[in-house]
Amino acid sequence: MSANGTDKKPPSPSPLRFSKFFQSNMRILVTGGAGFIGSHLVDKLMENEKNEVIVVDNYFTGTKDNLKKWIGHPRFELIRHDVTETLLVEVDRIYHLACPASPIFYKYNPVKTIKTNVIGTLNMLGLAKRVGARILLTSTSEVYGDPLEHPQNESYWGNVNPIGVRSCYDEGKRVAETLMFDYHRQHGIEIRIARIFNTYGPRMNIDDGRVVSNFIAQAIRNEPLTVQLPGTQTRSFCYVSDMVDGLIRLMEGENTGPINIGNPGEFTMLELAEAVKELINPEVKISMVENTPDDPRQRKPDITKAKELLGWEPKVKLRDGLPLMEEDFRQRLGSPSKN
Ligand SMILES: NC(=O)c1ccc[n+]([C@@H]2O[C@H](COP(=O)([O-])OP(=O)(O)OC[C@H]3O[C@@H](n4cnc5c(N)ncnc54)[C@H](O)[C@@H]3O)[C@@H](O)[C@H]2O)c1
Ligand SMILES: O=c1ccn([C@@H]2O[C@H](COP(=O)(O)OP(=O)(O)O[C@H]3OC[C@@H](O)[C@H](O)[C@H]3O)[C@@H](O)[C@H]2O)c(=O)[nH]1
Repeated sequence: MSANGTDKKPPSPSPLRFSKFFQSNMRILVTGGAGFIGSHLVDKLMENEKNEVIVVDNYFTGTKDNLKKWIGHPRFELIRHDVTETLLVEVDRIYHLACPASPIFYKYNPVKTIKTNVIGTLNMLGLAKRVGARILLTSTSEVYGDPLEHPQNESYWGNVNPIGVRSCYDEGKRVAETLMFDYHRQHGIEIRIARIFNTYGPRMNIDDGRVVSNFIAQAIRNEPLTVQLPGTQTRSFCYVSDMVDGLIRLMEGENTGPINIGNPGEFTMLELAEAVKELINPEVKISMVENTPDDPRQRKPDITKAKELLGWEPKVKLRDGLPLMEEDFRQRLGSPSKN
């Protein structure tokens, strides 16, 4: 009788492990990898020849176009899959990004947004447990809701409306964080939680609805920049290359988080509109429009933890990042470059 109480021998590792063909590559799953941040993360991970990357995405807000340079690459696989269904793949790392991020998309089918955050995260944690992978969740500054502390540090518990139109996303992410810590405490899963603050850059959906992509598309089309009232609400915008750098440092570091990853440079929406006007189209008009319910009035990360624990801080200032996004938007909008 064997130690596990049966006559059966425990399963032995695949013979490939001991063969001369074995490669000690890191196999990395990126859920939501066809989206904005996910596809930039994939680009960075693929630069390392020791990495194999598997993307799963249901293409709700992402597109294969974002990954076209990797399709057919021997270290890359793309799977159409919805994370609310179970998934079996042998991986060492899981970057769990799958979730619509723009308010217009996450409010479009709120029940599905909750399922993605709760069932999707449960499924990815189940996978991490089964294969012994380390898992990183891309949580959000929205867990702080309409914050009463400013700037927000990770010990702040937030001010979130549990029954509002944004709750499917912000409460969904809060439950996802809870699940991460419960799997960590109960099953010893290695977890990492990033609280991402507003991120912008090339490949954002043109009609994404988020403020930076809206203003840049409007400026290029010479349509009024729609500043939602009162215009004095603030956000802090992080360029996507800085974000990807922070996520990889968090994954490969020793701290579970949660850790804020964002750029502390804080702007009112009117200031953002003025910057886009100046940098992209000085002729464009600014128009004040109605806001949506529960819009947070202020948001700015305290990034002390990221600096100390990850040695990370953002490098790209807003005024340098906006022009980096313009050319990509001009190409996709078929609007000739200024140069
Ligand atoms: N961009 C930001 O400012 C920001 C801020 C905070 C947190 N985040 C988080 O970062 C992650 C990526 O955000 P993004 O800006 O790249 O958004 P995005 O919408 O461009 O990407 C999300 C991706 O997830 C996919 N997806 C959605 N639901 C899915 C499901 N059920 N199954 C499989 N795939 C699914 C989408 O098709 C898309 O490719 C999200 O988890 C988001 O909550 C983003
Ligand atoms: O056209 C617009 C769009 C938005 N806005 C304003 O710009 C601010 C930012 O709005 P966005 O829709 O870009 O993003 P929000 O900050 O509300 O939410 C974001 O927060 C962090 C992430 O989790 C998500 O990417 C997203 O939910 C809001 O105050 C909004 O009222 C405008 O003034 N004009």
